[in-house]
Amino acid sequence: MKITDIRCARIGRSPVIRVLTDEGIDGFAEIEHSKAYVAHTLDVYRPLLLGADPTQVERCMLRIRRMGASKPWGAVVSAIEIALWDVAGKALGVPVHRLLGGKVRDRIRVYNGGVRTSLGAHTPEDYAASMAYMAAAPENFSIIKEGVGLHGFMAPHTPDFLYNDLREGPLHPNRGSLTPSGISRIVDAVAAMKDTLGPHRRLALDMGPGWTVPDAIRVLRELEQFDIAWAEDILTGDFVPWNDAAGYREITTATTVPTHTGEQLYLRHNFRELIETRAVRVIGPDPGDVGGLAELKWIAEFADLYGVGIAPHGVSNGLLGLAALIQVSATLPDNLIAFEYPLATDTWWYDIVDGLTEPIVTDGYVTVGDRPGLGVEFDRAAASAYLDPADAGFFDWTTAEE
Ligand SMILES: O=C([O-])C(=O)C[C@H](O)[C@@H](O)C(=O)[O-]
Repeated sequence: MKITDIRCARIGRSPVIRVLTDEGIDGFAEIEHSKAYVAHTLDVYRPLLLGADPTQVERCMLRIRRMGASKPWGAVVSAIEIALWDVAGKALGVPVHRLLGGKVRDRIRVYNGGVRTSLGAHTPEDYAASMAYMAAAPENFSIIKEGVGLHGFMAPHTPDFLYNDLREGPLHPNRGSLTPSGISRIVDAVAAMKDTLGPHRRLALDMGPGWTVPDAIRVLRELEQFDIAWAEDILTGDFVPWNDAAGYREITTATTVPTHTGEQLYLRHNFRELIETRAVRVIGPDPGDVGGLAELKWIAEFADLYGVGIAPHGVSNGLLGLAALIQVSATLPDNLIAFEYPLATDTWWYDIVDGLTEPIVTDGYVTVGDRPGLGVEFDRAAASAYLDPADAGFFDWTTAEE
């Protein structure tokens, strides 16, 4: 089998990669809707893969893996890897989890990062109301994540939050030392959320990036009473293209609140110090940014050797991203906690993708299916209606070779 073309199209807001082959089999993967601009880099990778055998996934990746980088510049390489697994699974008539070593679980716990409502003025009461909304969601999530501190918009809604003046956008623009009023707002919001959630659901906190180590230690010690699932991306994370392993380790050893990072990291090499020094208790690679499914699995196995947990990121990965997370998470070792449940960008996405269960989440778990490839297929006629007009021929079979 040979790759005859690799294309990218916008379906609604989400960029979708399609790998075409000479045997009438194609594979798909989705890129975070919030970074659609990276799709323009596809031309860097495409010529390197034309003519290659897509079922030899690693051999293909050896040609392009070196040309990715920290979030968001690993996204196209990662999406190509995922689409290659989709082709390989369909060609062999097996689900991708079989190719990654086989599933070790039939259902996977997911955590909520995407089912949300407005936080209004970001008062503790608003955080509590938002938590009540998420806890009432039909998915019945057992772990719910909320942004506090320098993640999201708590800072601009709280007078005198940082000693520095606040900067505006793009996402997560601020860093520096917290004032006493900033610290109180965080602790009060967490107390209000935990009060609403009760003892049986756990609260995970997305907190940064941008904190100082002493502030993190002080605040996490105050939060120990609330049984926090993890404190994420405190120092670095999101779109910060490096990782402060030594800083995380100082925090990790000073508190019982589990620390968590890694969604922005590309490749196993960038997890090495974090894992070998046990700098965080939990890592959160995103298959759509880390280099794909095999890369994530390798990192999970390595983390397991060191007693480090894994809770993969994925909130903006869309339904194909959800399918990819199910395939890889089915095969991960027992250090898996849960993966972040991706929602479709627009509700019509649920009508153009076949193969997901209905409902998708039951009692906080998704089910691992056995359909070939990623286990999902486009209803191509229905999906074509949502193609960007510039990408009208996306589902056609004309190829680069013709
Ligand atoms: O952990 C998360 O869900 C996030 O940090 C959400 C953010 O929107 C993140 O995906 C980002 O900044 O791209």
